[in-house]
Amino acid sequence: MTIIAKEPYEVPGSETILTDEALGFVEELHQRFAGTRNELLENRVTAQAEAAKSGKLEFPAETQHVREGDWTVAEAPASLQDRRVEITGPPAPAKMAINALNSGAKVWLACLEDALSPSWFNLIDAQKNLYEGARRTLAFTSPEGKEYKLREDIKLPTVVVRPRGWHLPEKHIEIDGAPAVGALVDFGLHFFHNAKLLHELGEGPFYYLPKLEHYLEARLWNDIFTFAEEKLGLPHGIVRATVLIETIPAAFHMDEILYELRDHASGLNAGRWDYLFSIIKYFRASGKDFVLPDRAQVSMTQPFMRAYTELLVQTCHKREAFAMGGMAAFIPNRREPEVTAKAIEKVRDDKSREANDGFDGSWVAHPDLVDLCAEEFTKVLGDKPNQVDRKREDVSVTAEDLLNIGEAEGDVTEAGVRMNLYVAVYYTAIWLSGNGAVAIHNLMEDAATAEISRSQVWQQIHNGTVTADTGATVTAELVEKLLGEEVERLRGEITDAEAFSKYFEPAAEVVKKLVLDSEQYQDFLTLPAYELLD
Ligand SMILES: CC(=O)SCCNC(=O)CCNC(=O)[C@H](O)C(C)(C)COP(=O)(O)OP(=O)(O)OC[C@H]1O[C@@H](n2cnc3c(N)ncnc32)[C@H](O)[C@@H]1OP(=O)(O)O
Ligand SMILES: O=CC(=O)O
Ligand SMILES: [Mg+2]
Repeated sequence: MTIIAKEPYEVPGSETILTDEALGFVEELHQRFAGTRNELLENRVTAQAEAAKSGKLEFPAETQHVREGDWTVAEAPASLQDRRVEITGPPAPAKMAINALNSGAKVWLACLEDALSPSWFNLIDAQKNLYEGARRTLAFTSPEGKEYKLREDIKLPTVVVRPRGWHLPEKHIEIDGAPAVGALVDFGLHFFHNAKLLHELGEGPFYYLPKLEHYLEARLWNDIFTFAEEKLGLPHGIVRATVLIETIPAAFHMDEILYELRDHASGLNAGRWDYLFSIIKYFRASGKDFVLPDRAQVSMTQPFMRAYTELLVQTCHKREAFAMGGMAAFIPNRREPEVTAKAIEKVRDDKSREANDGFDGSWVAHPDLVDLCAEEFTKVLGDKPNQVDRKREDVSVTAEDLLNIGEAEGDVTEAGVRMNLYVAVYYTAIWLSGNGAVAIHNLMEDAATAEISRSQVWQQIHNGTVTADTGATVTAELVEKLLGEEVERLRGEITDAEAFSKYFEPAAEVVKKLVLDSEQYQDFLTLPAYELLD
C-alpha cells in the first residue's frame, strides 16, 4: 500500500505538491475507485464491439425514466454563471498559465489532457502552477528576461481543471504494484491542495471531465466527488463538473450523465475533435458508410454534427445546465496578418453559429481570440450571463440523425491521407518532446486532432477506400510509401537534426504501427507513445 513516486523527484514544486498527506489522499482514491475504473474500461471494449457489428447505437432502454423525468442539476455558483468565453490551454509551463489567467476570458480550462504531454515534469509543474495560481503568487521570468505576473486590473478567469481521461495510467506512481490512474492523480492532487481555498473564494473546485463513454463513468466521478468532499470535511456539492460529450456513445447518454452528476454538474461541452475521433474508432470496421471525408472537410455544419450539437443544447437547457461550445482549430499568427485575418473570420463564424444555436459560451485556443468570442456571444446574450432559458423545444434529434455519418459531404483524397500522416507524426514528435499542443500549418493540433488523423488512415486501409483525387486505393503499401515520403518532408523542414532523431523518428515508428497494424487497432495513440515519454 505504498506509493512510489519514481525519478525524477527533483521537479521544482514536488516538495509542495507531493506531500505525504496529498499522496495518501491519492492512494485512498485509487484503492476505492481504481477497480471500478478498470471494469468500466473493460465495458468500453464490449460496448464498442457490439455497436461495430450492428453499426447502430440506441438511447439506453433502462434509463427511459431519467430521460422522461422532471429534474434539473444543482444551481451554478456565481463564478460559473457567465462562461461566454473560455480559453483552453495547459497549465504548464508557467508562462502559458499566466497568459491564460491574464487573457480576459471568463473561464480558463486548465488542460491536463488533450493539450498536455503528461511527462512527470509537466504534471508536477502544472499542479504547482495551479496551486500558485489559486493563491495569486504565480510569477515567471523567461530565459530572455521577460517577466510574467498576474494582472490585478481584471477579475481573473474562473479555473476549471481538466484531468486526464480514464484510460491513461500514471507510471510514475505505483500503488499496490500497479500504475496509478492518471485521472485520479490529477484530480486528487488538485482537489487536496486547492478545494478548500477555492471554495472559500467562491472559485471552485471545478472540473471538466473528458472522454466519458457511459453514464456509469459519470456515476464513478460523482462517487469520487462525494467521497473527496466528505474526506476533506467540505460541504457536499461544492464540486462542479462540466462533462465533455466527445464520444459517440456518450451522445446517447447526455441526460443520464447530467442525472448521475446532478448535485455536481454544471454543464456539457461539445468536444468536436474527440467526437469525430470516437466515431471513426467506434465504426472503423463497420463498412464504407462510416468512412468520413478528409478531416478538413468535416465541418460542424454536416448534418450528423448539427444533430449532436442541437441535442446537446436542448438537453442541457432542459436540465438548467450550461451548453458549452467547442474549439475551432484556426490559430492566429502575430507575425502573419493574413493568417490572423483568416483565423478571426473562421473562429468568428464558428462562435456566431454556436451563440445563435443556444450555446452559453465557447472555447478559444489562443488569447488573441478571446475578445471576438466574447463579442459574438454578447451579441446574442446581451446583458444576460447565459441563455439557459432558451429551451430549444423546436429541436428533435433521433438516433438515426446522430449516426447519419454516411451522408457526410466531401471526399477522401490522397492529399488528405498525406496530411493525416504528416500531422500524426509531427504531433506525436512534439508530444514526445514535452508539448501537448502545437500549431501546424496555422491549425491547432492536440491529442484529439492527431487521433483523428491516424485513425482515418487505419480506417481507410481497412475499407479499401478509393481516393477522389488520384483514384488510388488506400492500401497498406500505399500508406507505407506515403508515410516514408512525409517523414522525409519533415526531415527537410526540421532543421534540428538531433531533435529529429530524438523525437520525429520514434514518432514515425509509433504512427507506422498505429496505421498499419490491421489486426490490432490501438484505442489511444497516447498509450504507446506514453511508453516512450520521459
Ligand atoms: C480538442 C481540444 O481539446 S481543444 C483544447 C485543448 N487544446 C488547447 O488547449 C490548445 C491551446 N492552444 C495552445 O496551446 C497554443 O495556442 C498553440 C500551441 C496552438 C499555439 O501556441 P504558440 O505557438 O505559442 O502561439 P503564439 O506564438 O501565437 O503565442 C503568442 C503568445 O500567446 C500565448 N498563448 C498562445 N496560446 C495560449 C493559450 N491557449 N493559453 C495561454 N497562452 C497562450 C503564448 O504563450 C505566447 O505568449 P508570449 O507572447 O508571452 O510568449
Ligand atoms: O476536448 C475537446 C475536443 O474537441 O476533443
Ligand atoms: Mg477532447
